[in-house]
Formats: sequence, C-alpha cells, structure tokens
Amino acid sequence: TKVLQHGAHRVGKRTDAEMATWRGYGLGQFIHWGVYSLFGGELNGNYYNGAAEWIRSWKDMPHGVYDSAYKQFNPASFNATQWAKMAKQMGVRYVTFTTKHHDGFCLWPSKYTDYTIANSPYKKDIVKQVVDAYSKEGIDVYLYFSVMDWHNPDWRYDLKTKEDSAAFERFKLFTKNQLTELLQQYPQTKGLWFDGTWDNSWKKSGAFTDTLEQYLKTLHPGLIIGSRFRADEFGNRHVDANGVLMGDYEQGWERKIPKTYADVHGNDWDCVMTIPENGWGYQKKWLGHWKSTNEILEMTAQCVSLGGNFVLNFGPRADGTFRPEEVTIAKEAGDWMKINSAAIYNCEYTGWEKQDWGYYTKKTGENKVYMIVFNVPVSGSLKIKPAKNTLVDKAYLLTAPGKNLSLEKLDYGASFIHVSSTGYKQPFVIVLETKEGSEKSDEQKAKT
Ligand SMILES: Cc1ccc([C@@H]2N[C@@H](C)[C@@H](O)[C@H]2O)cc1
Repeated sequence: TKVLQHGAHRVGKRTDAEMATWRGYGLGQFIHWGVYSLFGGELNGNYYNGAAEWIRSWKDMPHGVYDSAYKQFNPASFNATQWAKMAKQMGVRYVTFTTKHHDGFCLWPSKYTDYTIANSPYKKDIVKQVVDAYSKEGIDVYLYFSVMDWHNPDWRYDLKTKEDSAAFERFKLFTKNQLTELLQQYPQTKGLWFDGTWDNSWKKSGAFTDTLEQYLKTLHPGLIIGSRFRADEFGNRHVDANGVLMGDYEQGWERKIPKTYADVHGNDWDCVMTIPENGWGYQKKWLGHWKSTNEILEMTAQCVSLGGNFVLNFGPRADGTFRPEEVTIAKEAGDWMKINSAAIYNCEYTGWEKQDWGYYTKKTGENKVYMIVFNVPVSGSLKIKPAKNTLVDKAYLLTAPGKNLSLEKLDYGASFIHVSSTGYKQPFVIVLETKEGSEKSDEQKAKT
C-alpha cells in the first residue's frame, strides 16, 4: 500500500452511534426541488430528453431564460409540514433535500451569493422549513449540496491556467463558506450528500477536500459524509489509491443496486433511486416505465438484505405539490411498512444463501431471520438454507405469530416452508425463529 497524505483516514465502517442510526434507517426519501422544477423538462412545448434538473444544459435552453426563471419561483402553497407528514406516513427514516443543485440556485438565504430564494418572489428560507418540519416528525435530515455550480463565475471544470487556479481558489472558499453557513443555520442536519464532484478541478483538489471534510466534522461532530465528496492526492474518488473507501458510506449506487454482498466490499452504502427511469427534478412527462409500489418495496428489501439503505426520490412541482403517482406510492409503501417494517428497520445482511422467493434480513443480536417474500413458486414451497450452525425452530407469518407454518426438513440442512401458491397481491414477511446448532444427518443420529 502507498503512504497517502489525503487518502482514507479509516478502514472499515464507522462504529459510532450516529452511524449506527444511519445504518438502521432502511428507507429514505430524496427530494429534488428548485428552479428546474418550473420547467418540468419542457420549454415552448418541446421536451428535454435528459434529466429535468439538467435542463439548463439543454442546447434549446438559453442560459438567460433559465437564469432569470427564479423570478417566477413562488410556491405560495408550499407546506413543509404536509411534505413531512407524507414522508412519515411512507415510513421513511431520513430525507435528503437539495439545498443547491448544479444550477447554483440556493434554497436558503446564503450570504455568499445573490442567487438565492431570498431574492425570489417567495423570499422565505425553504431549507429551514424543511429541516424544521421533518425534524419535528422525527425524520432525520441530510442536505444535498452540489459542488459544481454553473452560476458561479469562479467554477472551473479543469485547472489549466493560472487564472483558472486563482478563480478556483475563490470558488473553494465560497464552497467552504456555504457549507459552514448550512451547518450553522441548520444544526439539526445529520449529514451532507455531495454531488457534482467528478470534474478535474475537484479531482486536482484532493488535499483541499480532505482538509474541508475534517473541518466540517470538527464544526459538526458526528456529521455523516458519503464517498462522493473526497479525492485523494492522486485524484482518485470514492476509493483512494489503496482501494480504501474515502467517506462514511459508499455513495456510488445511484439508480443501481448491488447484486451480491461482495459488491459492497464491507462498506456502509445507500442506493438513491428515481421512480421513473431517470430524472430527479419534476418532469411534466415521465418517459418510459415508472416503478410500481411493489417494485419499490422489492428494491427496499434488496438493499436492506445487502446491508444498505434505499432512498426514493420525489420531484415536487414548482408550487410544492407532488405528482399523483408519487402520492400513491408514498401511501401504498407506507401501508406496507406499517405492517412489515420489523423486517426493514435496523436490519442487516444475514449471510444466508439467497433464494428465488425474495430476501432475508435480520436484526443484530436477535434470534430471528425475516423472509421478505416476493415470488412464491407454483409449488408453494419456499426453500430455505440457514447459515451454518444455525437451526430454524419455527416459522410463522409476521402477521400471524401464533400460527406456525409447516417446515419440511430436506437434506443438506435445507427445508421447505409450504405456503399457499396463489392469491398474493403484495410481498409478505415470514419470521424464522433460529437457534445455534447444526443439522444432524441421519447417519450421525443413528450413531448417537
Ligand atoms: C451524469 C449525472 C450527473 C449528476 C447527476 C445528479 N445526481 C443525482 C442525485 C441528481 O441530483 C442528478 O442530477 C446524475 C447523473
């Protein structure tokens, strides 16, 4: 391994209480809201075929049109309490909210630029309303912050000239100042979700990113920052030159989910996901397929079963209302979570061999394993193969703890759980009560 000045400062997961809370969330909400929400991916009847929050970069979008649109941003009926109650009902344990996206428009009254909500017709501090309302509902708040800032004239994609470097020095100070005011104005914030850090200018600023991260954590002890923030002195991102994660959790799973536990390399991680195929800000027209509630629940179960959190994005309209599809998903997912959240909250990877019917989760130190069943085979026989030195005492539906399901022992320590093969409209949870021990083969039994 190389001796790095600005690589990872910790190998393996954080072991403090704040990170343990983060690890147990299971389900989160992402919200993308800003000037881009005014356009909804459309201008003069033409639709941008990229992600709606990137519409400023569309060749058909004159920068002057986009950069003056904030003068129309006036969500008079915005009600952060309604947002927070919808999120509470959905069963999310944390929310990640866009304070400033790539366009540079600040949803808080930043002292370091005029391009903020304070100079819009709405005037009021949106970040404060969101932080206060969600915290009041008991939902932890994380702030999304884009380093890349298309509005700030000192932003640079690369550092080629002395002038570039002089400008970027000003930009780095601007970034540090904005992050300082966010943490000082909104101290309830539990973490920062960084984006827009892939360009050479930032990759060439490894030492600065290291110093800044340490400064932020000194300013706000316990602060949680993912792997998308830092670069090491060689410009490596997410993992340093020695392959060690730089950050409190792996932040690379954007619109994708790891297939196996090996893919997560023993790190904490979250997956952030859109309901349509792509697009985070409000889009008038969702292109292609959008996910059903059952698909969302399956992604949630898949993430928790591999030790991560699933974070579902909502893109409210410029007036602060949500699309009906989003309201429906929040309601339906919440109804399922009300019954089944024992298999999601504070759950982790079990190490049991994955089966086709769905996903295993378990709580640390509990002699229970949860089966979250999505695909019941035509036989109605669900195969289970406990981890070695683990026996299953009994099995029952989470919703019917008094009624044991029939467990048929098979060879090699496997068993069948026989359930009805039809009639399912949504996933369900089976509880396996476990104990230490190993299956005695017939020969072994015969010997004793
Ligand atoms: C190529 C690319 C860059 C940035 C993004 C941003 N990350 C997501 C969390 C959204 O904020 C999206 O705009 C998506 C794709």
